[in-house]
Amino acid sequence: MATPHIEAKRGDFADTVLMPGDPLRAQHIAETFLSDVRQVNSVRNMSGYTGTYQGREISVMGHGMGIPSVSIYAKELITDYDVKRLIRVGSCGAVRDDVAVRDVVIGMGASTDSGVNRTRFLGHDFAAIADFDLTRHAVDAAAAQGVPVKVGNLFSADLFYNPDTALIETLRRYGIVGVEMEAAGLFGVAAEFGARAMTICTVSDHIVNGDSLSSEARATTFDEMVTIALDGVLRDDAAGEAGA
Ligand SMILES: O=P(O)(O)O[C@H]1O[C@H](CO)[C@@H](O)[C@H]1O
Ligand SMILES: O=c1cc[nH]c(=O)[nH]1
Repeated sequence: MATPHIEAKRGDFADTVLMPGDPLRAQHIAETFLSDVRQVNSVRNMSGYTGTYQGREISVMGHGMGIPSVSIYAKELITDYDVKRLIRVGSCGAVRDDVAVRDVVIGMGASTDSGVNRTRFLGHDFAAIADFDLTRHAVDAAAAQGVPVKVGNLFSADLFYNPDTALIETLRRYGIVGVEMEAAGLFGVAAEFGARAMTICTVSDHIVNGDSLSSEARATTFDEMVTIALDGVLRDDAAGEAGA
């Protein structure tokens, strides 16, 4: 049964979906990493695909920019397509001196200036956290691949262009590992509807020192991040089958 935003039939999505903001990145991931790929969504050009990675069925679909957009897609994937694991594979900005362009960061949780989790959590402050096992299996996958990752607190900003100049210094002081625009919303949706979620990002720019990634380097680092996400899923499967 289609939703207002997804035309796929029930069963068209795997139980695990990788989600970049950019639908063209979804296409790139599907073409580069998956076998036997079929397109399952094209509504609003928010491309979605299902294929296999090392024999395991995996889907990938864009979620757009910002918490309102990711919240729509994540909710519909969970409630209408029985998706159990949502893994955002995004880009982010760095604010700390020890986080550089091309680094891969994983969110244990995400702070935010968005009000969505207060809306769903009766006005209280919801701690928007990633699924622990999904996260640790991605961290283990990165270690096995020899890719250093920083794991910590993301900041999901409502405004890409924020006029408050004090914000960046505060984010630095509090050790934020990356600034992006969706993780806190994704974690809130997953908690509300009973799915597991995580966010892994490649640093595309440094907000303080002005470094930014060339398109060639972006492609390389991006592929590292996707491999970590996919191998993390295989490890998560294996741990589940082993009863861990
Ligand atoms: O590259 P993606 O995954 O879209 O992530 C980041 O890039 C967009 C802003 O340019 C926001 O969606 C932000 O979260
Ligand atoms: O949301 C984002 C993504 C990349 N870089 C930023 O500064 N913000």
